[in-house]
Amino acid sequence: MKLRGLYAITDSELLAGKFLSYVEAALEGGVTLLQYRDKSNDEARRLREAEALRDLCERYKTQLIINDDAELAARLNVGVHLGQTDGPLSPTRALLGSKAIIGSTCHAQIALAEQAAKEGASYVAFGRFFNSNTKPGAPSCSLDLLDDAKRTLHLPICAIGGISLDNAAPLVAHGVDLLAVVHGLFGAESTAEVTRRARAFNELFKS
Ligand SMILES: Cc1ncc(COP(=O)(O)OP(=O)(O)O)c(N)n1
Ligand SMILES: Cc1ncsc1CCOP(=O)(O)O
Ligand SMILES: [Mg+2]
Repeated sequence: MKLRGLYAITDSELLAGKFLSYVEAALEGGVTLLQYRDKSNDEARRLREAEALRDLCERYKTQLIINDDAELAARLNVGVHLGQTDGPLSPTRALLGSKAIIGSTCHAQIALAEQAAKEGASYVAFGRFFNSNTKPGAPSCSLDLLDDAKRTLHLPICAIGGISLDNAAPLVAHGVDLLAVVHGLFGAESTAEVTRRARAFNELFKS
């Protein structure tokens, strides 16, 4: 499966009261990967929501990725995204199997991406590229790094952090395969606008 296009990421606060309707609206517009990102410790709710997303993703033929939690990913038989402090990659690859999608946060460091590639990552994520409402403190990353990354790495490259329809085109022009977006997608006023934005993000990959 080609990892290219929109990578929608959920946010529990932003999506409170409209979680599934907004996610479905995004899937309607086209989503390559959907990440369930919930930083709470409410295990029961996390399981319930992740299961609901898995069912929705199956209907739309979208791949579900769980943020941080390889155990939950294994339980649901879906992919996982791991940051630098979320546990080691190689044992996670062994746990989830060779076909699972495993992503790795590499901030602004090619060396971290090379290491992740060696340990079996399916894609590497760089960012944040712009100011982020969701994670303002994430280390910043410049467009120049993408040119180095394209030269050096042979894995799909994901960009994250403050991405919107107004600033995403240069990222794609610099070779980004996946645009990971929270606020620029789910910050919309209506489900119709979420679908429109998802479609517009996908259009960026067609030119
Ligand atoms: C696609 C993607 N890229 C980066 C991150 C950030 O992961 P991490 O550094 O572990 O931070 P948290 O998201 O866990 O706060 C991500 N989740 N997804
Ligand atoms: C999880 C994460 N990691 C780096 S920036 C970020 C947040 C992305 O959210 P937004 O698209 O709203 O900036
Ligand atoms: Mg994490």
